[in-house]
Amino acid sequence: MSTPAFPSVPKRLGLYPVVDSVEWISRLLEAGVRTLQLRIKDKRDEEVEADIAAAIALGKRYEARLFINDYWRLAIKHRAYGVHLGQEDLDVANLDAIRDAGLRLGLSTHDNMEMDRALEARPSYIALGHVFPTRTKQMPSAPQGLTQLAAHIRTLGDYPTVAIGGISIDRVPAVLATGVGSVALVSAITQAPDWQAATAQLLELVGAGDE
Ligand SMILES: Cc1ncc(COP(=O)(O)OP(=O)(O)O)c(N)n1
Ligand SMILES: Cc1ncsc1CCOP(=O)(O)O
Ligand SMILES: [Mg+2]
Repeated sequence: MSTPAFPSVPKRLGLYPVVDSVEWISRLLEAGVRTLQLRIKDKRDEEVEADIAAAIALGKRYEARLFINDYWRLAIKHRAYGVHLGQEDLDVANLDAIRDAGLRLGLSTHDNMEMDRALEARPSYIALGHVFPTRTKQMPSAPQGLTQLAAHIRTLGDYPTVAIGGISIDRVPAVLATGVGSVALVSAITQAPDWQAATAQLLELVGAGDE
């Protein structure tokens, strides 16, 4: 029998900030963001559970698409909209449990091989990165660049896609020109001199995603 698919998401998830606190989640929801991710790294479940639960509750209040990075058990427990996982997580996470609980799944990919592996899981979206050099996360591979990104988007056809890595406001138009459905970013918002102005500009450029 073939692998069942994860629940679908809109093809265009729009602007997709990835942030590390409930405070950021709250600010961005209030600013009109409708797709976002809580990405807290390397803590024990007990240390992050309260924040994850609070972020999920906020996401529901705003009817937003909140993905929880890494902590898939807590995401299931608190009924998140979705989970984002990396390739290494595929070896250990219980994808059946995530799917059976009705959560959406986003998977990271960096090349053709990882895309093939990710597609086997039939996730809700495929993330492609890193597009440009980034200071936010140490990457073992080279940036894929716009040409490679565009080729991957073409291969994926109608699959919902997300681009991530080193995407500044100036680079957004070129990233969107590849046909990608969503632009994920960290520092372009969290390190901006004026995050509200940056978020407003990004929402104008990328949109908040389809319903
Ligand atoms: C939208 C999106 N794309 C890629 C990533 C990276 O996820 P992962 O490979 O699991 O690495 P960490 O974020 O856990 O360091 C992401 N978080 N979001
Ligand atoms: C989490 C993650 N995964 C691939 S690149 C990246 C960091 C993106 O951060 P920035 O938008 O600041 O380059
Ligand atoms: Mg991860």
